[in-house]
Amino acid sequence: MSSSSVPDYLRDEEVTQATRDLISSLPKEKGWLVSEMYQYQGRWHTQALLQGILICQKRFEAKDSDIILVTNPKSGTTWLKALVFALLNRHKFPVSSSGNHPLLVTNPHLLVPFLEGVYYESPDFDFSGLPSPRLMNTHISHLSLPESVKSSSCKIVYCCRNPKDMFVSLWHFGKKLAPEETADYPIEKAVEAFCEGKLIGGPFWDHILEYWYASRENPNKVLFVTYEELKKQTEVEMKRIAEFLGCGFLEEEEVREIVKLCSFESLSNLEVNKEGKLPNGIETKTFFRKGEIGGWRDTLSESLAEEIDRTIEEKFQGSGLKFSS
Ligand SMILES: Nc1ncnc2c1ncn2[C@@H]1O[C@H](COP(=O)(O)O)[C@@H](OP(=O)(O)O)[C@H]1O
Ligand SMILES: C[C@]12CC[C@@H]3c4ccc(OS(=O)(=O)O)cc4CC[C@H]3[C@@H]1CC[C@@H]2O
Repeated sequence: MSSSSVPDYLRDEEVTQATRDLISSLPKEKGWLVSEMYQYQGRWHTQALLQGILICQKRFEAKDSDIILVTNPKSGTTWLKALVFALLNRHKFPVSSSGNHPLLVTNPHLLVPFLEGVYYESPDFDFSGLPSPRLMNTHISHLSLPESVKSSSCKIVYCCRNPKDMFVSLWHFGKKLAPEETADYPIEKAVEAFCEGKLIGGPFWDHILEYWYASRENPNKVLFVTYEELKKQTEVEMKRIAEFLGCGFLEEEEVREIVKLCSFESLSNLEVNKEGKLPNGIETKTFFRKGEIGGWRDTLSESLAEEIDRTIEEKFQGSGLKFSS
């Protein structure tokens, strides 16, 4: 991260000539936080994250034992990282003797690497050194996943969130990330961009639907969970994740302890998640806001909520996927 307060993923000037060459042929649009975003394989990206995705597609070699957490931004990534990290490491770091659990002193984003972010920051990063099973996360769409992720037996846990809450979370996150750039940007315009699929990683519906269908076609490969179910019945969903990942028998007490350690109240009150920045320049506290279902009501007017609802209705009809709120 440079000395500027602008987080790395919003900066344009550090991409390679190869990325610039590709970018020159891609459709572009003015972004909300960034001056330009580019459409690659159907999705809109900042230059930095696009470069990370390109390198990831080229270099990442999945192993059968890998676990990849996939989300749209602001859909529960931080929480899912914490839960699955604690689950996989429950013998190495028992949560009951939690005085020295890594999650108490380290932000979940530093415990679970963000594939395209790491490849942007360090193109030569060697993931082969990570302990097995390797746990990583990405926002990459199903269509754009590295070939080896699809062809190997690695497992994908996909977490989806009600799009209205996801949008509102992104709206507040963006305002914290780039206060000056977003100051004069009306929420009406952001909702419009969201519904047109023109916010980072968008269209959100394609992202969700691709993983939704992949989970139905191959339930042993892709597990589809929702933020809402995780919130309403965290222990049940944790056990479902554990079973999918082949974690073996889990004591009820173990599950309870993990759920408690990873709760919004617990994580958001830790010093490490209240102070300081990630190496990419994003403040750790920006990943914790309200942590609720249906919080969109405090931010969206009725007509903006209806605009998103219309998009949801149109894009998800016939898919069998319903969002609770
Ligand atoms: N432990 C936790 N439990 C529930 N929600 C959490 C959480 N940690 C973070 N969140 C919420 O998840 C959203 C961030 O998503 P991501 O991790 O994908 O960036 C934020 O939502 P809100 O902005 O609605 O509060 C944040 O508050
Ligand atoms: C991926 C990320 C959450 C989204 C962040 C983001 C959001 C909106 C942006 O502007 S625009 O392209 O839509 O105009 C840009 C960004 C860039 C940083 C993104 C964050 C990095 C890690 C978070 O999970």
